[in-house]
Amino acid sequence: MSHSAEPMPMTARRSGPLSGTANVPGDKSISHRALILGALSVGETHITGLLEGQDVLDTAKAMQAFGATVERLGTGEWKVNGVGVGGFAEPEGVIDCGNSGTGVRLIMGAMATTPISATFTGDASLSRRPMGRVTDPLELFGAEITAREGKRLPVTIRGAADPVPVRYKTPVASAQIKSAVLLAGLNAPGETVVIESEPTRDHTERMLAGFGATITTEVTEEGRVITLTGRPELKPQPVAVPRDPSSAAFPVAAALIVPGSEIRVPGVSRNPTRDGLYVTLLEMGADITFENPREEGGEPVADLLVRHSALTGVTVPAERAASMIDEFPILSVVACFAQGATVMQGIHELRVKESDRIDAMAVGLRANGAVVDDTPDTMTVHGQGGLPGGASCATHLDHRIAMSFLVAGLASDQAIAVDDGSPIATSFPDFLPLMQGLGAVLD
Ligand SMILES: O=C(O)C1=C[C@@H](OP(=O)(O)O)[C@@H](O)[C@H](O)C1
Ligand SMILES: C=C(OP(=O)(O)O)C(=O)O
Repeated sequence: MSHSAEPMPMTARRSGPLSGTANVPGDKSISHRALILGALSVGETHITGLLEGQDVLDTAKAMQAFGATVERLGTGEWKVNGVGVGGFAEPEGVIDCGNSGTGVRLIMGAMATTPISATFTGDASLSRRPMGRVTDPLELFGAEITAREGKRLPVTIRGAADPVPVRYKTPVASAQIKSAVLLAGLNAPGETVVIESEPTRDHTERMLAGFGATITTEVTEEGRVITLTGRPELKPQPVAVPRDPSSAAFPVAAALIVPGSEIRVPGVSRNPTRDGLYVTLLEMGADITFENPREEGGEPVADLLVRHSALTGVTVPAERAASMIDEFPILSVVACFAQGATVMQGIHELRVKESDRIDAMAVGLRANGAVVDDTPDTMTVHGQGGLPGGASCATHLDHRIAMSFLVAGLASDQAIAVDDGSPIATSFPDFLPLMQGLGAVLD
């Protein structure tokens, strides 16, 4: 669904100590993949803990449009009756992926080797984002693709009738490119190979293996070489979606910067390919304990205990960027409350997310009294152990920008407002009540 809601201004004010338990929603990346692999399996996939954010709901609708039966059984509990690899039907209407880069790029991959046509659109934010990074490799399989100028949405794909397998080295570290190629490879004969020089989130590989595909990952001099054998019969699996470390980042950051806070965030995924923010926060001196480590639904998870902390700025090396790619906006907020410079390196990909996240954060933080430098590929926040606040920030249809500034306002001297909090519903629909439940002064 394209973003059509009225802008929703929101304001965060300096709050007393945060306390209690933050039950953050299910992981967005895993939720998309559970629906897509469920739709490509023969039989019924049962999903619990699914994120019911707009991005994922748009993927559920798309899977129905391609012929799968998708049904909501209760909160976070869904079942998908799939059509099998190569079984997608041609959708009647346009596939509107709303705000979701993951949704549109993975679904394009999943249909590109089936002889059907589909047209993809999205909201104003998604329509600005580059799609050539996915359509280029999909053409190598034999798909015919037309796009708007600059390889932007709308994109129309005529899937390959006679697909050939592909060996593809991703030009940027991107799990969405990797996943699109692997999903296309499912319906190509022989072996499809993706090579990535930097490791990115590996949920697609884990879940494909769980659904019975033959997939291997080898670490070589070139990087990670992932090999998928095409045309498997995917077998439905129960999927228990762990809680999203990218969503957990917001209450965790709030507890770290609001004096006197102590909160718990149970059942958060600790997949090493998603763990960069937590590694960084510990280096900064954050008081975070990872309790009860265990495995749930094929992913490592733990319960987080987080206390307000005195923090010091650090340098985040470029090679860590992929493992915390969505967490730089909230890290830049935490960095304002640390002493000294936090330098974020190798983060050019932030410029092509839902917004230019380097620019959105630098502009909004400066308006609120922070000292921030940015280059095409880096951002440096000169932490002063606090933030004056007092300004309103533009969110540019970007959920993570909205939540980051609202968290900042819970600990800044003056209130911080955002022009539009409605995009938060794409990934964290219960953000407002959850944060209010911890004691955040937010409306
Ligand atoms: O594969 C995924 O689920 C995602 C991959 C990342 O994007 P890129 O692949 O563009 O880095 C990330 O930013 C996005 O939120 C989710
Ligand atoms: C970049 C993000 O998502 P997507 O690419 O799926 O729009 C995100 O959730 O921060």
